[in-house]
Amino acid sequence: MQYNHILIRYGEMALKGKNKKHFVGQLSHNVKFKLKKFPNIELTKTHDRMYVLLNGEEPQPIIEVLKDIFGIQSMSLALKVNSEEEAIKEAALHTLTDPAGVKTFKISTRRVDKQFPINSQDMNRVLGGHLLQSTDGYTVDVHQPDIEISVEIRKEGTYITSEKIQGAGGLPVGTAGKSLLLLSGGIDSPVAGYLTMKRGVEIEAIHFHSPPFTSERSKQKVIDLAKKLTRFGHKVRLHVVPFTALQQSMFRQIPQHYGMTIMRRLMLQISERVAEKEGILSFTTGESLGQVASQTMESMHTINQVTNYPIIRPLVAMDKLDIIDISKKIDTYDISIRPYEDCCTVFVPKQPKTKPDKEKVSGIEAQIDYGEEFERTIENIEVLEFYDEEAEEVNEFSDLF
Ligand SMILES: Nc1ncnc2c1ncn2[C@@H]1O[C@H](COP(=O)(O)OP(=O)(O)OP(=O)(O)O)[C@@H](O)[C@H]1O
Repeated sequence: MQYNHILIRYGEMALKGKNKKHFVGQLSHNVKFKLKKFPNIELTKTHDRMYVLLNGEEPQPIIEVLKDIFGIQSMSLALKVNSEEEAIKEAALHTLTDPAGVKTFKISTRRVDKQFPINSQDMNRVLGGHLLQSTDGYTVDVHQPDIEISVEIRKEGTYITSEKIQGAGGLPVGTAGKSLLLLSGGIDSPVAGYLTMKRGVEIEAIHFHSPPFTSERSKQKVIDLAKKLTRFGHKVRLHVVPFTALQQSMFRQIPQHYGMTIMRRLMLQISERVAEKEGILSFTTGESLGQVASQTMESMHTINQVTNYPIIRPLVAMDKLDIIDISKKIDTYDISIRPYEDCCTVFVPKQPKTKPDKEKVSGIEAQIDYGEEFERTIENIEVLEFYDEEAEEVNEFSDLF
């Protein structure tokens, strides 16, 4: 007997009342997209489970892909047999004798099909007795078993599973709108993007690039980070803003120590224009309280003032070491530590204001004349689009503006 299915459990989305149909639909869409490279499989869904019929495909590579899909709480290899007592007994025996090092077991039956003649409790006893009779050296332990054999009796068949494999948790990407991720080349913003996606949010990214002060390699770093994030979502579009001329114009016209604050405000103003055009309703940043001058409470307050868009800051209360752990787990750390400069660091003054006064900042900004540079910058935003790691890449200049 061989495992012929992977059973997928939804977890927290199961609680989402009326929206559930929408959540399950989106999850099924995301699973289908990610499993496209396994042509033989078939996918079916119910309100609380999804089943991948393997049709001869190796299960392990499929499980590895499923582990990255938000909305999946756990999964298990499953045997599907006819809902008949003898067939279920045989399959349960198979799951017990398969893994090494197992001495104790527990059977948990869930009789979804109430037409099935034996109730869940009795079925636990029937199956437990059968396994004890047919094997040597196993005992039942209902409190701390080495293996829990789950039996789900449904009309269309019975699924027997043993080991539970942990899924990514969270909510399916695409169920909670879209956010524009301010993506630098650093460690934090890709992690912020990942955590936002985990709450079901689709991500587009925006990066401010200042050639020749920031190199092609620093842009490549951001492209590589955006591509990494496609692992957790359908696709990621990256808006690359040619920021140099606008930054230079700004720095010529303001007191240096306000540069960091006003530059950040400018970044949000440009981001807002992109968000408006793309129908995006929020921003996400990798800011965390107190890490650097721009991230004091006063600074955040003053920078925030230029936009009414909500700013999602998933890292705001996290420790750096925890952020680094996540960046290693999602495979962005090695890219983020490549030693290339960011537009914010090449232009930033040595002693930025850590408590910028918002009235003063607005006053200085009112005096700046960018000429046509602001609109020109927006017109020249480059849009790159990435689908998963190995999928196609479209590279074009934005015709949105
Ligand atoms: N060049 C850039 N393009 C787009 N967003 C940026 C850029 N530089 C900074 N940001 C945004 O501002 C946030 C704060 O940046 P800052 O450099 O102050 O802090 P950080 O903790 O080093 O962040 P990171 O590790 O993400 O670079 C970043 O997390 C990112 O969201």
